[in-house]
Amino acid sequence: MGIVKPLSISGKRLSDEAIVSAFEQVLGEAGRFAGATSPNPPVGCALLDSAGNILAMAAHERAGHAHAEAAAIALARQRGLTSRIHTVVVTLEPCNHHGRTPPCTEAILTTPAEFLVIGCADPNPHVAGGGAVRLGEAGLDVTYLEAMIGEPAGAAALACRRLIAPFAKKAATGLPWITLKQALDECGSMIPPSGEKTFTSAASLKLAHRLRRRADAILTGSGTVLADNPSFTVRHVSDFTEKKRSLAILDRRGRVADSYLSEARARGFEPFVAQSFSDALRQIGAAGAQEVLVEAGPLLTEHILQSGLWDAHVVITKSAAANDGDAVAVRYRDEAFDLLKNTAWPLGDEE
Ligand SMILES: NC(=O)C1=CN([C@@H]2O[C@H](COP(=O)(O)OP(=O)(O)OC[C@H]3O[C@@H](n4cnc5c(N)ncnc54)[C@H](OP(=O)(O)O)[C@@H]3O)[C@@H](O)[C@H]2O)C=CC1
Ligand SMILES: Nc1c(N[C@@H]2O[C@H](COP(=O)(O)O)[C@@H](O)[C@H]2O)[nH]c(=O)[nH]c1=O
Ligand SMILES: [Zn+2]
Repeated sequence: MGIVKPLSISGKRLSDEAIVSAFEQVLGEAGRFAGATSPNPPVGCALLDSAGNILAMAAHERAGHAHAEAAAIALARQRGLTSRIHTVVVTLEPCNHHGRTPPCTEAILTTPAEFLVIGCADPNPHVAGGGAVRLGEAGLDVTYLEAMIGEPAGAAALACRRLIAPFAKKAATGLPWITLKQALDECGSMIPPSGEKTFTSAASLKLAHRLRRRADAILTGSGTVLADNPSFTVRHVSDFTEKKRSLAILDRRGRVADSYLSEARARGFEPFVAQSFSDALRQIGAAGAQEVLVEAGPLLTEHILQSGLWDAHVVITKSAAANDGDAVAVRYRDEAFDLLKNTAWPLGDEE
């Protein structure tokens, strides 16, 4: 990816600290909508003045709604601050094509912005490179965050890539991002006490439901359905309105009753039975999903871990001491993302 030489810049670049701090805020804003924007990626944008103050900040909230750049520019306009826009900070390269909305490159060119800092290039093969080159040719000073020196800029660049990892995987392979969640008791068992479906703490259940919220599909096995009659709904945190998820059930022996499927439909799911994990993934991907949450019992969980076809593995272990919190461990297939596990677990912490 090239950095394009600006034609005529009159102002001075902001400090790296101001840029990274804007990225940290904008990543938080965009992360709130991870799971709501499918089939689009979550994106955040901030508009800064020449002193590094954020004039306006916005995220892409849903496919068909304004892109982050257009939304931030509209906000600055509403506040009467457009003339002070000096630097545009955006987690993903601005689009340069007419999709459901007009190109963000053109919206940026209606502002006096002289500098653009991009969190990561657009992995969509149809638009890659287009937005950065267009804005560079139009005279903006265009920088990629990963070209900036220093650990904080590197961490922010990685967080921008992590934010769109499900979108990038889907664009590259047609398959959704797979998060495998596993709850273990004090003895390392996944099996709940008799009469119960879950055994982890209230905080861990919130985490589990945040994982559900961002997923476009839930995948489970017949053993879990028969044992638990699970609802798989988002209840411990608020859900995105109008979001409909697929529910894939691996059930080669056909043990799951039709009544479970119709009850799942009544809860808002699009349920289906699959014969293999790869068939289920293909069907989920074809339905447009970017992210799948696996909530299965030990048999299927082990099969998926062995297959290597997972992207993030979340293990929640119940504490032996009554008042201690559960331990949460997250590992990624892409080891680079592991660096983020304690700093930017991209779930948002809102209820
Ligand atoms: N602690 C936790 O995080 C969770 C715990 N659980 C608990 O797990 C228990 C159920 O365990 P389990 O029976 O293992 O449940 P699973 O959800 O793993 O379902 C297993 C069934 O999935 C089907 N399946 C289809 N393809 C595969 C494959 N490639 N590999 C393995 N299975 C496949 C099999 O049925 P078939 O041969 O007919 O295809 C198999 O019997 C319950 O007690 C439940 O409460 C459940 C979910 C999460
Ligand atoms: N046992 C266990 C989990 N198990 C998963 O949650 C399902 C029940 O979901 P629901 O019917 O919506 O409450 C259950 O069938 C299994 O898939 N999850 C957790 O966060 N912690 C836990 O301790
Ligand atoms: Zn755009």
